[in-house]
Amino acid sequence: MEKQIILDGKHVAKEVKDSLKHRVEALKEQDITPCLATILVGNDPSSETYVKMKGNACGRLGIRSMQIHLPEETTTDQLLDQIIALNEDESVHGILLQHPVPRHIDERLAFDTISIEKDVDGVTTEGFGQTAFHFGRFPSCTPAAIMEIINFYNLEVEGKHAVVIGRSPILGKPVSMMLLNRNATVTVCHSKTENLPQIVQQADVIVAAVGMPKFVKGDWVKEGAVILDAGYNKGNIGDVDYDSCVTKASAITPVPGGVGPVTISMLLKHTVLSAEMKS
Ligand SMILES: Nc1nc(=O)c2c([nH]1)NC[C@@H]1CN(c3ccc(C(=O)N[C@@H](CCC(=O)O)C(=O)O)cc3)C=[N+]21
Repeated sequence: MEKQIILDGKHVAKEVKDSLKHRVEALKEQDITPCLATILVGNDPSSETYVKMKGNACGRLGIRSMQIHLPEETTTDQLLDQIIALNEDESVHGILLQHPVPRHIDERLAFDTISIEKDVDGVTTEGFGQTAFHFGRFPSCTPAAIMEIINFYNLEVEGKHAVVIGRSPILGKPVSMMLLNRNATVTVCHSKTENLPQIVQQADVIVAAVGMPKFVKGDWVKEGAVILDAGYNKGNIGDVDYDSCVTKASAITPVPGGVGPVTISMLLKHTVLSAEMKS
């Protein structure tokens, strides 16, 4: 096989974060400290870890993080009140409601209560519409991370067949739109898709966003395909069976160290951008 690239998400994330440092400093000279508010509802240990990681990443860049932790039994109305208070708080530039919320909460309504100016995580219906129509400031962070990796490594997308596995509102669906906007031919697969392996075998670019550990197998992968693994299953296991896929791919993201770190850097970038819009 021709040379192969392991797509280094940690390196891409570092480049993004380094490019934000002087922008944060410039804001501080105007007495503006970019601020991200995170809301975590309930006590899912991996969600707690992710929120903590996001807070730490903010801290290292000089972005203020306001971490709000609500109990499992929080009602939809109580959550909406919290979001509304953050919408009205002038010192807050971005709001992230950690997904998933407990089942009794209307997550879509909660996401859509976040004001579009502060939707740095790209979860609102309006934000999705903007992304789909190829404008707007803040695409969802994991899809933005996938596109950032594609851009950083100059991976070819135009005219290529991209197969996205998964159609979730903040991952599979928006990344499909973003690939379409880059002139890929996009196939979106999901739990009802028939003959999935045969479809994936036709892909030049594979985006795995299923939420099932090691779901994509090496024998589904065309020789030379580019593989982007957006999976974050328990134990830091991706949606791609790396060992069987790595021998086929021309480029592949590992887990950990692939899409995940870039996702966080996109969140920081959007928060800084949101603060700049107010300066
Ligand atoms: N509203 C919302 N927005 C999100 O963007 C969002 C969310 N909810 N819910 C959960 C998923 C998951 N997610 C990850 C971010 C970083 C890593 C990451 O950096 N992982 C490291 C390893 C993690 C570790 O060291 O423990 C890596 O892949 O190298 C993973 C997963 C964002 N998500």
